[in-house]
Amino acid sequence: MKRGFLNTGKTNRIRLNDLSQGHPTTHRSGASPPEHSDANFKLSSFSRTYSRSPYIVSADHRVLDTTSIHFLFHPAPSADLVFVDTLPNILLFEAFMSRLPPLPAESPPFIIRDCGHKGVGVFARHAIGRGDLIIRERPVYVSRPGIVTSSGTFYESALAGLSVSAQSSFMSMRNAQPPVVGPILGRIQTNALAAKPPFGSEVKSHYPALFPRLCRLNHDCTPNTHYSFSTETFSGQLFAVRPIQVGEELTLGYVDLAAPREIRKKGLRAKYMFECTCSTCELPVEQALVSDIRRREIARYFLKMADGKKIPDGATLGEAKQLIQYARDEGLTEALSILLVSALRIARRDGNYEEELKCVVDSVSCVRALEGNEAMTFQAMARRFGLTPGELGQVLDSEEPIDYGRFRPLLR
Ligand SMILES: C[S@@+](CC[C@H](N)C(=O)[O-])C[C@H]1O[C@@H](n2cnc3c(N)ncnc32)[C@H](O)[C@@H]1O
Repeated sequence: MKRGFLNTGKTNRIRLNDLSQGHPTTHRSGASPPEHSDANFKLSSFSRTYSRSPYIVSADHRVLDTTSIHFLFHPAPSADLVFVDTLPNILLFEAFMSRLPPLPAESPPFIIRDCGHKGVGVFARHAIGRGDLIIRERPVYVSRPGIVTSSGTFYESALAGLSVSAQSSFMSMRNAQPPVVGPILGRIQTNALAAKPPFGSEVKSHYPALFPRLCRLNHDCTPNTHYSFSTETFSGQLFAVRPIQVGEELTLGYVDLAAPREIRKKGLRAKYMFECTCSTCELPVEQALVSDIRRREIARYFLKMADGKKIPDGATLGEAKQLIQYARDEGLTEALSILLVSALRIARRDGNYEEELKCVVDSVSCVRALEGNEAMTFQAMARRFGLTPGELGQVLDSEEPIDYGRFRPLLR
């Protein structure tokens, strides 16, 4: 899952830039957040309380139409989440959030600790199995994509209605951006992961979202975890894509991992201000060249799959299988999953039943690594064979070669 979604949209750019022209005489005393008098951030003089329960504030009372930006602090009065969007979306979101039960308490299998030049990082407290759910967490900050403003007061208002602990949780996140970006936007740019809005919003791209713990994962070009966003629970979730040993650092991929090393490094330098020294980037020259060739070939295939094409023009099963091997060699689980689906379609097209069956089984196994035992296709397969998801996981993760024949009924 790629980070950083702030420069993708065009909406609200001009209107929000207006917000930097503050004007104290327009302040209304009712605009201060309830029960947060000791909060660090204050609402801007242009902000107005739209409603107290739910607690909604307009970012700029001078521009009030369906496209003007509002902040929803959820739940009222002591909010641990702020949602930044237009009023119609805010109202839909509030209705959705109010129906969601709280997430069950989890004792996470990791600790967050200092790890030198990277800042803090996340480390396994005990061994974690492939496909295990490591954490499920609600965001503290979610905003409509495309909001770009240099206004510090806009961002201060966006945090002002959060509880003091949520504000300090936000502010304890790393800011790797130059000082000119500002303390809040700097944290958003350094930490944003992708969230999907939980309703039929007209916005199609992902919403930037910040999570107090998920945002502590450092980058690796061959990451051992996968982040995804669950619309159903409105939470970010992290799964182990391979077994993780106690003490090992949990890592995520911040950039396109199918890109060659120099492109990945350039992207990380530009967006996240660090020099990647992960084990893939530090490979000896010859091995690094091999790695680059494999990733480039995968990227080339993905390019041909643009516009949702599962089978690129002229693709052969041999080519797809070669790339599947490259993805395995490179430890790229998300890419592997996409390639397996493409290969199974090619095998079906060619009437190659045996290969189709292998690809279906491998693809379901891969989906489980990315999305855990709750993945719908994995659950369906377990049901089909009268197994629990745990039992099916054991069959697929066993050291023994998979007996594909046993899954033959899948294709009938
Ligand atoms: C989302 S934060 C990750 C958590 C962060 N280390 C912290 O202390 O909160 C992203 C920032 O962490 C640092 N970082 C992440 N991965 C890194 C890596 N592989 N090497 C060096 N710094 C890294 C960079 O400063 C990056 O901008």
